[in-house]
Amino acid sequence: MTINVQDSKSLPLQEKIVHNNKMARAMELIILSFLVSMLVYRIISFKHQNHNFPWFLAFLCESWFTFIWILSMNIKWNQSYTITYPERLLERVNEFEFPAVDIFVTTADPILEPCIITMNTVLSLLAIEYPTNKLALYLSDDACSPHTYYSLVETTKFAKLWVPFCKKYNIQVRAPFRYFTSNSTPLEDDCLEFQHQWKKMKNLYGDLYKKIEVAAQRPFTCDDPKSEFAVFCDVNRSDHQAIIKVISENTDLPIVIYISREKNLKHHHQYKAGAMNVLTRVSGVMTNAPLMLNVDCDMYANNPQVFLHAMCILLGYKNDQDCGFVQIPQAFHDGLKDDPFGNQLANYYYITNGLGALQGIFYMGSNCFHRRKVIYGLSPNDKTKSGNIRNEDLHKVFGKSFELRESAAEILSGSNPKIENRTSPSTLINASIDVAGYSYEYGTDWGKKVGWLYGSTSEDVLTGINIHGKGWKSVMCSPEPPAFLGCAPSTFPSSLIQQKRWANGLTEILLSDKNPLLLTMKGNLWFRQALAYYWIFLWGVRSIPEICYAFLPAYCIITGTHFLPKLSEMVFIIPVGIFFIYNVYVLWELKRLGVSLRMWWNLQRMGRVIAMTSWFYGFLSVMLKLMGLSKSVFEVTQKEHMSNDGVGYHNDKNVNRFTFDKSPVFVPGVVILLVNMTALVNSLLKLLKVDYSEIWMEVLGLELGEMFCSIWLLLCFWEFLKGLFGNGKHRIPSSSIWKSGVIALVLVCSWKRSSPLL
Ligand SMILES: O=c1ccn([C@@H]2O[C@H](COP(=O)(O)OP(=O)(O)O[C@H]3O[C@H](CO)[C@@H](O)[C@H](O)[C@H]3O)[C@@H](O)[C@H]2O)c(=O)[nH]1
Ligand SMILES: [Mn+2]
Repeated sequence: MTINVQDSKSLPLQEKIVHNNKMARAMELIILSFLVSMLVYRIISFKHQNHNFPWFLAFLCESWFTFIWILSMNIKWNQSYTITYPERLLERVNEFEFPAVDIFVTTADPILEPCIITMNTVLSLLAIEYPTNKLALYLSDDACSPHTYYSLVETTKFAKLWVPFCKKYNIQVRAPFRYFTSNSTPLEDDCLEFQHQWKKMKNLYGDLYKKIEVAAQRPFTCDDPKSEFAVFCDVNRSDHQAIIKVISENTDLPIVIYISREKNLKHHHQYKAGAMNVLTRVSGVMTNAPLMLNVDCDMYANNPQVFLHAMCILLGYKNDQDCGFVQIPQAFHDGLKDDPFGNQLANYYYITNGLGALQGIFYMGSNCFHRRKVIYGLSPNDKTKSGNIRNEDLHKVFGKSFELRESAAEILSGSNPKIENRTSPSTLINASIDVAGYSYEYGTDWGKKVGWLYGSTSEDVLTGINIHGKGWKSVMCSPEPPAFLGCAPSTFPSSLIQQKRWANGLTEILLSDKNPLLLTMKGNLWFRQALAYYWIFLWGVRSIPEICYAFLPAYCIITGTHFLPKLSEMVFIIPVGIFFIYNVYVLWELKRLGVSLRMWWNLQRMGRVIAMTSWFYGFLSVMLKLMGLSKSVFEVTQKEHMSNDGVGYHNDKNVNRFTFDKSPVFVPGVVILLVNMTALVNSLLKLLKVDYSEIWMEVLGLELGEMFCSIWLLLCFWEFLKGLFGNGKHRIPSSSIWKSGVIALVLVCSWKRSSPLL
């Protein structure tokens, strides 16, 4: 598929820029040396400690933190990113040479993911700058909802006007709900024709919005057995036949296809990964583009040039090996100010640029261009597949469908299918329904070796590591303006649920056969990339030392022991140094991204809260699964609701405030809070008892370091403290408070009884 565009005289289509990273490295090394000194000190002084339990536990936790620090240094050590030149691409490559792209959008629930959001995603993609005849958009609906289908039909009608409008006036934001916000009214000096068209489009979008809203509020009725909606009559969303409908073909629009895969109660549908595999197969049968882009329903294309940018990378390397997939980062629109819930991922900037200098960015589940041959399991050095591929082999890997095997053979042999010779999708409905069946994958490699891999609720990272394991590299492409915008979970509970799902999925991969070290030894995963994968796979496990460490200060205060050196000892400088330099380092990192002080604080405290609540539950649920006590589920997060006119979102003044629900995920947070509060009360009482004639000696002998840690934790869990006394949804449910209270009481009492001082 590679087109020879790298003419020796011509300028490159993409360039890798390397950052100078000396200052950050110096700070990281200083922190590392402090961490190591602390460990050495703990070893040397272990004999002299009367209370060796907290001392030993602290040593274990700090060894772990040092290990994690080394993992993160490994990722960030070199920093680089790739820039792209779409103008050069347009000069050099003819439109008809551009490869075809199949676009996949997934949605799973019209209530949690309101149709109008999904439809804006669809519209922004249909209006992308790229030869229309090379594009096909497939919407996978896991809810099998007639409303979604209806919305897609209406949206396609609207798109027939919307797309030419965007292209004619070179509109920048092509998701109408963002375009028609109040501050985008045409200027007086815009030409009259444009002003007129603008008003017309705005009204038409308003109509579309109303139709979708009204339909969503009315229950679906099965009056007319002949209507195109009749197939949705009495369907059970978890048990129904496959529904595939070609909504548009042979027009100025990309092909638009609706898919609801077959489901059966006895068969595990594998959540998003299952949906992606059906999309891959159906598109293989229908259009078989060599490239595939997948976008979650809560993202939209914000930069109409994004396909051209991606092509600079996909066509710009001499070897396909240098780019197995192109990941476009996700940015967030209308992100809450200062990121109160710590879910806008600003702090991952240096991680992603660090990966850019290794084997490449992780696959992050959305906004990613994949080569179909890579998803079909090809390795970079698999030249042998060209020529004759044995039919039995194809059968074993891809399943029984003749059409799919034919199309897969075409992809694997590297021949670039001609779109002029393509059969029209509507004649291939039966073949497609066949590959969308729940039993199609039995006895094939789908989900095991080809397609999106099963076995983790973070199917994206799992699929990505498998690709890197074969030796492919990946590239992150971040054009300006940001190419894809989405919404981060907008409430505290939903962002904890998202983190829990990630930690759960990442721990699952850690225990699977896609273990990074194995892939380095047996496959082609780079060693440093493997370490980078450990950094992310250990999220769930990290909750354990975090929680132990958070209990240590309280334990010491309550039992009158120490885990930190006393203020009177010189070595006290080490923990103080770590605390101080680390915080300065993070603040400095974030400042360079233009982040406010307030946001630094939010990120740092949410870092602790997420690790001790969501990650802990993610880890716990994998352990329960191992014992056969539970199953992993993919909990879809609630997407925001649109305001009344379908433009922008509801403006709730209280969005920044923390809310709570009955989920057990809050319990560890409350326990940590209560235990530390008890400890602080304890130490206040001690302070009152100090003999003030010998004040300094006494105070210095107290657990000042431990007290400071306790206060710091109290500040990190401040929102939980407010949640104890809040009202309505701002209050932690009494049942959770009671449970946490009992756990905290049991802990404190048992510590008191075991106290060495009694
Ligand atoms: O059974 C399912 C469940 C989910 N989805 C879709 O998966 C996408 C992601 O779901 P969402 O609730 O938005 O989860 P996020 O936490 O926002 O998703 C992130 O994390 C997921 C892995 O946990 C990745 O798959 C996503 O791409 C990544 O954006 C959405 O389009 C859903 O419609 C399905 O199609 N079928
Ligand atoms: Mn999402």
